[in-house]
Amino acid sequence: MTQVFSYTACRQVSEMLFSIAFFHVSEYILAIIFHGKSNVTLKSLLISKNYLVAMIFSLLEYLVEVYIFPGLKEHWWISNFGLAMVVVGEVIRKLAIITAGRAFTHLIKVRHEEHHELVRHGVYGYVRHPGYSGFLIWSVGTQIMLCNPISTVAFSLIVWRFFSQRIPYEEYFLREFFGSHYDAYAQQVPSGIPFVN
Ligand SMILES: C[S@@+](CC[C@H](N)C(=O)[O-])C[C@H]1O[C@@H](n2cnc3c(N)ncnc32)[C@H](O)[C@@H]1O
Repeated sequence: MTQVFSYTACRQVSEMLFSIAFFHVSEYILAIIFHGKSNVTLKSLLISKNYLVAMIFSLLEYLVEVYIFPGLKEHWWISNFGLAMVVVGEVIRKLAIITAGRAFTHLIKVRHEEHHELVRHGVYGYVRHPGYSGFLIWSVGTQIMLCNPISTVAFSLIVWRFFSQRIPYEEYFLREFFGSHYDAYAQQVPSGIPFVN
């Protein structure tokens, strides 16, 4: 049982809890800044049932492995690489939110609003979906940081699948809103999610 309360476990679990808390609280605060308090609900914390199940599963995987195979968690270069991914993913996602401003809504817009303009500058000049690239890097990074082999693979596949289905749906409406401007943008700039055109 001592392994569970070791320096390694305390540090890795603290990093994980801090990363999660920072991610969700900052999403909520930025939503209030760009959309106004009256337009933001607790849904902007982005905590869904599936997400909670995934995070609880990953913490259970961690606790089981740190108890049975404590050596697995001592690969600090892997854990620190995961921490770097968490920081890089968080920065990319927040740059996307700040760059898109009011255009960045947590729910996909299906009607064109007057103020909604196509954003192509800043991080959107490098990839079309920097918010999703950032989240993919962040979420997989949390599992590499915990040296969780099962959740690293599971998070990669599940988050990739989620965005590979969401992007065509989101872009269907972006093409309706911006027509040939969006087509030209999509031809010049990659999606930012591997194997998604
Ligand atoms: C959760 S945000 C994600 C934005 C983008 N997919 C990303 O990953 O950074 C979804 C909203 O952003 C809007 N959006 C996505 N790309 C956009 C762009 N290049 N310019 C303006 N609005 C965009 C969509 O209409 C949608 O309502």
